[in-house]
Amino acid sequence: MDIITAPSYEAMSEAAANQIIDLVKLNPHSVLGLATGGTPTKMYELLIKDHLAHHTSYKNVTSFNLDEYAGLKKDHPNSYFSYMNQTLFMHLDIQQQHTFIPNGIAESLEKECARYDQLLQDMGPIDLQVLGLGENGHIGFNEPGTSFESETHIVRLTESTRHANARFFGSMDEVPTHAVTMGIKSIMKAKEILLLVSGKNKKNALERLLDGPVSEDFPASILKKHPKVKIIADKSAYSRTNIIA
Ligand SMILES: N[C@@H]1[C@@H](O)[C@H](O)[C@@H](COP(=O)(O)O)O[C@@H]1O
Repeated sequence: MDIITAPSYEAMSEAAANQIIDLVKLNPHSVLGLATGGTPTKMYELLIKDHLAHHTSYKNVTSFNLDEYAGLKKDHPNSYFSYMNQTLFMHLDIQQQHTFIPNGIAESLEKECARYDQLLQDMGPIDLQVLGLGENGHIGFNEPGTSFESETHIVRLTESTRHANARFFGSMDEVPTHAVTMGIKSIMKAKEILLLVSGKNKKNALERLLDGPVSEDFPASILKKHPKVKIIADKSAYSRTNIIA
């Protein structure tokens, strides 16, 4: 794993956006794995800015999102479907039929998981997977204890994850209890992984990732086994090195 520290959230986002832009320019048919949450929002803003200024095109790009809440309609303001459309897709020339997000309101979530795995198999592998880091080490919605062999599956969210995400909802009661997420095995199939870590509340998780053992108790630790992982952390999340992005 390579780790780069950026002096600020903005600099971290810029380094991440540049990596995506370079990849898409090099291979206009790239398959991107995308994350939601607070961490990548600035990176998405910078992709839009670049698209408007320099016309980087996404019309042949395919994207797969990591996860979706179970039970939220697509047009619910807190669904990851809404997040992705508003934060990124509607501002780019990406084709909607090339953007994939698990359907959290499928009649059978089990069948939805199988469908998503099939799509990943048919259109993958993902060239670059962007990840955020949960305070408890989750990646996607793979909570502690998830098998490293997992593919897309339904998860019961931990109270700590629901609590961390409650800031996007009116109250804790509104935060869904379950989600559909790409599994650890699916994430590890990506050719390259970019993990973004921002803010002091991620400091402990990042230290545990770097110093701790590879264990299903801490899902992100599996990234140590991936051949091509870059971590970009801002200064508040990590201050050990002074390599600047
Ligand atoms: N399911 C999402 C993840 O995909 C995200 O990477 C992580 C960190 O979120 P944030 O960036 O808001 O801290 O937790 C959320 O629960």
